[in-house]
Amino acid sequence: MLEEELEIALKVIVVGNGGVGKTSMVQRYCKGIYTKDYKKTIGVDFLERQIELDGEDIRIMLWDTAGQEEFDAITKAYYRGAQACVLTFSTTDRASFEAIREWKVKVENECSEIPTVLVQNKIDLMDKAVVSFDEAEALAQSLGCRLIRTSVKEDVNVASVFRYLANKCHQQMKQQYNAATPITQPTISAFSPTFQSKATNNTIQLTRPSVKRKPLQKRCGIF
Ligand SMILES: Nc1nc2c(ncn2[C@@H]2O[C@H](COP(=O)(O)OP(=O)(O)OP(=O)(O)O)[C@@H](O)[C@H]2O)c(=O)[nH]1
Repeated sequence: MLEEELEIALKVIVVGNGGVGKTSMVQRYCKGIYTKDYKKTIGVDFLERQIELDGEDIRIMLWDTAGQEEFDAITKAYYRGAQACVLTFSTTDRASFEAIREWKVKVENECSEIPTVLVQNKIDLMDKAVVSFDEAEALAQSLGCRLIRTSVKEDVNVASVFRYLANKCHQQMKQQYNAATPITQPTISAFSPTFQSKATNNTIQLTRPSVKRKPLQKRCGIF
């Protein structure tokens, strides 16, 4: 593959109990459609969407996993290599809220720590809520991740979930790249006559050599 063809691609997994709206969320985001029929996911489904972030194209590859425990053995094989995760529960399903920690552990067992967002779906059904606002906030805080409330049905906040994760991963990639780029550190010494400092007000500014960098997609893209 030519270097120019490389791009940033993110593997995102969507997990949570059956019926919380994972398939609906992925379909809404990638195809712009919503159906009220429920057809349980068998194993894993895959869809993708391309977005632009800071002037760069990012391909978000969404793995929609089955919520039923019977598929655990199959789905966990698809967790591997995921760079971000959506933990989903439903406003009207208490058990799905209580299962979130377990989902997080399952993901961590395969992927260690990856950018994660907690999604409370079906907020159009707030009048039938079985999880309070505070409980959801407290869970997000204890898991150390952002809580985003969505209604896939009404198309509220769905795009924000994936944009938030893409942004987080993009930032991480940039940091990793910067950390991997060696900075020439001049020796600061009274006996180092060749060292040139930019001294202003007794402050020595160490300047990074101006290296012409390649666009990020060429540096980080692995797909
Ligand atoms: N009211 C409401 N219903 C929703 C919303 N999102 C999804 N649903 C409905 O919830 C049901 C289950 O949605 P799915 O997307 O199939 O759920 P899932 O999490 O993929 O389920 P599994 O495949 O069993 O893991 C469907 O009837 C959807 O139409 C929402 O935001 N509001």
